Amino acid sequence: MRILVADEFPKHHLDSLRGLGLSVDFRPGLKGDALAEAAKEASILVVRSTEVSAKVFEVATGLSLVVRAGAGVNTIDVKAASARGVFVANCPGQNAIAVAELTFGLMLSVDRHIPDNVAALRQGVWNKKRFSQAKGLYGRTLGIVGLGAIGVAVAERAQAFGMKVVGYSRSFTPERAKALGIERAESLLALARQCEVLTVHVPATADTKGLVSRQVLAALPDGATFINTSRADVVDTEALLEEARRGRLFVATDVLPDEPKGGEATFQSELGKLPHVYATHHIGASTEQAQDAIARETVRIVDQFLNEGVVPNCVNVAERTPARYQLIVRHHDRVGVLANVLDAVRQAGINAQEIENTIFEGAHAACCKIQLDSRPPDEMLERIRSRAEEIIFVDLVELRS
Ligand SMILES: NC(=O)c1ccc[n+]([C@@H]2O[C@H](COP(=O)([O-])OP(=O)(O)OC[C@H]3O[C@@H](n4cnc5c(N)ncnc54)[C@H](O)[C@@H]3O)[C@@H](O)[C@H]2O)c1
Ligand SMILES: O=C(O)CC[C@@H](O)C(=O)O
Repeated sequence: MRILVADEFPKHHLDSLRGLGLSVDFRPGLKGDALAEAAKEASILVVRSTEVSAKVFEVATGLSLVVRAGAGVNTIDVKAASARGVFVANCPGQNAIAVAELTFGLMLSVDRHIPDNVAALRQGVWNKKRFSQAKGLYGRTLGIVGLGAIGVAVAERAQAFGMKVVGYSRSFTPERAKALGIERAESLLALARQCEVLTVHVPATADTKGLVSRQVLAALPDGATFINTSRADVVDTEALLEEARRGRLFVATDVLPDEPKGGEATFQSELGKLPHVYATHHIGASTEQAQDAIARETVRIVDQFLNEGVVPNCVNVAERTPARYQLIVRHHDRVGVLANVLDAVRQAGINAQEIENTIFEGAHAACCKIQLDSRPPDEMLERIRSRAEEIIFVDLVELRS
């Protein structure tokens, strides 16, 4: 079986993939049509930020699994993968510490103007007067949007810095806030109004597009810092550009609109050039530690897929199928028994959704659970029961809606 690794990946973990018996096609930098073409030969595809478009799923019909060697899956056309029955998995949490560390690097850089400080000295300028204007982080209020793996890692570090931490996140309960030792804001606007630094850690989804809106940015106090290490899309980019141009806010961002997907490119960023903006090259996950953890998780996913038939961290399996009923058939473990059961289901004109067949010790008997999208007629159940030499017991349960 062939695996295509289309981005940088630590060498010794490529060896681990080979150790699983895979033929490894390591081609970092593949993009667009070339990626689709190369994927035709592969059963498994591993990518970092490389875009996996619908075209890849259209032409690479042998593809069974795409692993996003990272957290955000917005670079993969997950809908197209689902339409073709291709599993998509990611590596959640594995690069959270690296992103939290960069968030603090950016926060300290803004407070102490470290990049400008360094640049001035490189140009032969000594300006202790200008660069002595810092507020310090201790006792300041940090607002965190999105309390998942990264948001929590940022909160822990902020507490060590003696900051007051307030969070806003989906399904963020008072109990969870208490357990984390932070305050909970009722709304994003309420959060923005009270914080001197606002940092965002949500995924790019239809729900989060423009979540940090013009109104939210306007609610930040004058001189506040806004940090984005998640995705450019989660912020109203026009409003952010306007605020940064006016110099009312200081912006630190690791993600930029239309940023290049690969390693090296010519790229002009309007936002990145402004004096009140420190922008980095989407390097949040780029530490050896994080890449090692991500690669290890990728190998684990591939291993489980190959050897146990399960896909850890799968992001595109239906949470709920249209199934309304479950047919339970305990049967003798013999050739053709399941085919006969499924034939009865087919004759009843019913669509089988998920099927699970469990074999009992000794391999004499098995229990098959078949989820059905509508209630089968009694005759169908009778038809299955009537094969007494094959069937032990048949039952039908209605699934909770
Ligand atoms: N800069 C980088 O290199 C880098 C690296 C890793 C991750 N990221 C980005 O950071 C994102 C977050 O990563 P994570 O590992 O913390 O993910 P996560 O899934 O652990 O956490 C995301 C959090 O956002 C919350 N959330 C989702 N939708 C929301 C909404 N509409 N309103 C409020 N809260 C919402 C979720 O409840 C969850 O708590 C990733 O999806 C990715 O886009 C960037
Ligand atoms: O792989 C990278 O460099 C970026 C990954 C990051 O954006 C993620 O979502 O995990």
